[in-house]
Amino acid sequence: MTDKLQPLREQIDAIDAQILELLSRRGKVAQEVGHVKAETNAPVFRPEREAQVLRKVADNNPGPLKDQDVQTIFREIMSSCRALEKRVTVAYLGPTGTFSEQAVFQHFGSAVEGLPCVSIDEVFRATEAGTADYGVVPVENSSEGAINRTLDLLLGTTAIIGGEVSIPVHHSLMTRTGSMDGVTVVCAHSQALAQCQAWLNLHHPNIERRAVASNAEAAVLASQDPRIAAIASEMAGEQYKLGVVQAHIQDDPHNRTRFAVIGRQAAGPSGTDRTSLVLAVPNTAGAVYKLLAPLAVHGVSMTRFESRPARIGTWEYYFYVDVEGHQQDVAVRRALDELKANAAFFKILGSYPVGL
Ligand SMILES: O=C(O)C(=O)C[C@]1(C(=O)O)C=C[C@@H](O)C=C1
Repeated sequence: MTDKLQPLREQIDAIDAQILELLSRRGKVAQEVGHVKAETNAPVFRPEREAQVLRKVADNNPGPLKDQDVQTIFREIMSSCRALEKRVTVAYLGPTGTFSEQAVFQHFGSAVEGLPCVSIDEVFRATEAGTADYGVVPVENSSEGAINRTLDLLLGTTAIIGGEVSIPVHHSLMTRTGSMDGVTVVCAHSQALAQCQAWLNLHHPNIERRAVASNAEAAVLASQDPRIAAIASEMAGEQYKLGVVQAHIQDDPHNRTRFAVIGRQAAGPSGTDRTSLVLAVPNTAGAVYKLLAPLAVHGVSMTRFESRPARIGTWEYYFYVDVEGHQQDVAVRRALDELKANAAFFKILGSYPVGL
């Protein structure tokens, strides 16, 4: 076997040397880009450029590596090159080990500074104030729907949505010992408890369910008390040294959460973009229908429509609308101008590359 392996490994060594040489050259060019940007105080992170690079990599991928895998590699390459220009700080709903943290790495790669925050409100504050360059906040879950706190905060924030990232959300039931002996309480974030309710009803109908601030906090509690089980990601379980009682207990095996990336700079057009906005109309018959008509007129597709009761003031509902395209695209621009003219409230939350 060694006889056959040896020449193949020599080939791999020679290829690795070339990869390393190319990575080094790429890093040096990124440093030059960094100097050019520094002269004009331009932002280091360019989501539209990164999205284009990742799409091109998938389009040109000759195989045998999977598109998704080469994209992961290139995301890391860009993350490291970006860090040579500046290591960006990204706020997220902590503590470490949450799905929000996973979303941060999925979007920015691992060469970033994570800033765990105690609440979604805090993520917005850190981003607005500049304590963090960007924030990652959950927007919707495929089983449970909208994350209302995020929608409410988007209404009043000065931050702009500059990206989206969607990750699979798999929950595991975990304890210190890996067994349910002596366990009296299951702790998790309320969303996670809701996403696992059918499974819990079937397997542990009599154990108390307690909502806590995050799944990672549940993991911390379980690591300190053998009577507590946590529902959290296996990543959080590993971090807090928990044993898995049962993996993948979420009721929907395809459960996903979509996050928005917020920041202080707008993303430019990448070619495949989405625009998020919030609207309100006076409460009259057919008002919503009339309001949205310009989208159809200009051939702009709506990909999401969500309503939230207005908690203060004159209007009954705010409508959170996502449309295909960038606000700089002519058709989108025209449709939005007409929407704005007819709306009692109108705010563009941001245009950004469609997530991979
Ligand atoms: O093209 C740029 O503006 C770069 O800074 C280079 C680069 C890259 O490594 O490809 C790095 C960071 C940006 O977010 C986009 C791309």
